Amino acid sequence: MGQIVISANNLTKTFSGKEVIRNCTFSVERGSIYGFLGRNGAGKTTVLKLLLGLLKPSAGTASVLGLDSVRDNEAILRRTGSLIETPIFYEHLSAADNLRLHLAYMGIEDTDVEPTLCRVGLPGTRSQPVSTFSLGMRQRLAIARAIIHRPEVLILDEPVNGLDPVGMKEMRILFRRLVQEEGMTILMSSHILSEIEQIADHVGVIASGIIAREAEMAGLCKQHPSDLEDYLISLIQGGGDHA
Ligand SMILES: Nc1ncnc2c1ncn2[C@@H]1O[C@H](COP(=O)(O)OP(=O)(O)OP(=O)(O)O)[C@@H](O)[C@H]1O
Repeated sequence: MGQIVISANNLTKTFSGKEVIRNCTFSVERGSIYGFLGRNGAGKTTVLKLLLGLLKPSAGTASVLGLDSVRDNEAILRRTGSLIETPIFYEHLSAADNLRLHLAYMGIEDTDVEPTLCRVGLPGTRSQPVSTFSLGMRQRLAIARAIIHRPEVLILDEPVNGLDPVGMKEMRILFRRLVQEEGMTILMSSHILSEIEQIADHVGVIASGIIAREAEMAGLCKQHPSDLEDYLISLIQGGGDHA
């Protein structure tokens, strides 16, 4: 097993007395893509927020790059790129200015934002304000913001939301490159089975706040050559592990 860079240990989160995350334990190896799969409301966003230290666990611990998610959350936010829920931008500013402001906030100077805008398929938007962007353009900009400071880890909540099939494929290729050429580690959530099947090295299925199954994608494909989709659907519906 490779070096673990993200780990959740018996993470539990309760909102107003209701346990929405229960004893979640999983880990992500350096240089891999981990797909976090679950239905709407399963608890994906909550787990990602707990990892980033944006929420405090009711029990259990989490760490990213060896840093504790509660104690060291500022350091984690500096060394990771993230996209959680609907991205918020300075609407009256251009894509480039939004990225420049983000870099300034991160204390990074002298970075040309154009190459990153090209990488996410947003070249030539010049002074166009973000308020005029389509949903797909906003998502591309959010991905640009997550990667522009060259983080070691990316934590992405539904990163292909709002993208058309061309955009989804382009981002899949980009994510693979970031892993293979820049050694990034990616944890991404999705409720889209095919997206996770196509991109993830490992998959973790979450159902009603519980990790129902963790597996290597290649192994799962071998075990379920003709019924992988049905198998994953049974898991995300809370059907338990009957591989
Ligand atoms: N701040 C909060 N207060 C109360 N309940 C919350 C809060 N945040 C999340 N929840 C509840 O926790 C559960 C998990 O929500 P979460 O957003 O993590 O799911 P998800 O898997 O990311 O869903 P989706 O795919 O729809 O984004 C849901 O029942 C949700 O209503």
